[in-house]
Amino acid sequence: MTEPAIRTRELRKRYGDVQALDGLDLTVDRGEFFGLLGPNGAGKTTFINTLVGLVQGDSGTAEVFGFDVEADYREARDRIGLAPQEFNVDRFFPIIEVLEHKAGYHGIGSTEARRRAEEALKTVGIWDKRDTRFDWLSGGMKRRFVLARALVSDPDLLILDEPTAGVDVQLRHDLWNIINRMNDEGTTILLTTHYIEEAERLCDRVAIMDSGRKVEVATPGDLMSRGTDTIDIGLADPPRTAPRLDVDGVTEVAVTDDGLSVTAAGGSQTAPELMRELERQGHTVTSLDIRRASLEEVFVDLTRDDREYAEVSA
Ligand SMILES: Nc1ncnc2c1ncn2[C@@H]1O[C@H](COP(=O)(O)OP(=O)(O)OP(=O)(O)O)[C@@H](O)[C@H]1O
Repeated sequence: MTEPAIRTRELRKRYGDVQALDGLDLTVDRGEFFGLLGPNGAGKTTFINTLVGLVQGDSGTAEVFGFDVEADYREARDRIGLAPQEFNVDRFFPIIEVLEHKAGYHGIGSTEARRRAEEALKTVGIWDKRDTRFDWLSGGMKRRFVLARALVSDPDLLILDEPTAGVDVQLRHDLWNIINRMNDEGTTILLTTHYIEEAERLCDRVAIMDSGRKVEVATPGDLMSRGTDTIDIGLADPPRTAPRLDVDGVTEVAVTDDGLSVTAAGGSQTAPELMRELERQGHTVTSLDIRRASLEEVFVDLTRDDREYAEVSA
């Protein structure tokens, strides 16, 4: 089978006045670590809920490894492990039993379910809490448990809806390591996050969503190269007014205490030409520092227009 892990076509979902999904076309390849970014209300959770059958789209199609999420619900659902944003865990049983039930729900026999439950708890580092009820776990352990529950069915597609929201730095790194290991072993990952750094570090590609639509899909590096970089240039004898710099990509030149601050698209390509131009004009360059656009800046740029429109029209 060569179908992608996820493929949606023209997926739409409306809640009253809100078009939560507005013709979403998205393909996630097998084995990818794919990030889904978007401001609050962009439709990320609605999209995920459509994939796992919690929400029925109004029109369009969604497939998981070639299985239609509605017509082939069972086949599609059994391939997905979901760690949702909200905890919806059975609170009355020891957590190891909750995992065994979950494996059983996916058609796994009791001996194998026990083995999987043990393995999942060890993987996320809460084996010693196996006989504890969910309510008695700390906030961080709850996050670990929700990941264990997603892993217990040994999914081909792991969906993580803001897995590190509100956790401390140590746990965030632990969770990243676990997820990365799953991905190295071949599991496709779909991750939503508001921590742009998380997407930058982990994801092969990211989709930026806004108002139920895909705004962009690219590698984090590609997206960052579309932003404007800042080049701080030290000059031996800083000028009082900004010189005219006729160099491709330069959008702004400002005078600083030590020299100039130049804003340019593709800073690292622009810098050599910029230095030549300054030296041609008689300046001596003493230092040069390029600050690349962050994914966060590009994200804000790509989603800002709609925000402003939404605010004006609200
Ligand atoms: N069950 C529902 N009933 C009514 N409106 C809903 C429902 N679920 C989602 N919405 C609306 O659909 C839109 C998309 O919501 P969704 O939760 O998918 O966004 P999101 O991108 O996951 O946001 P966040 O980053 O805040 O989690 C929002 O305007 C939301 O209020």
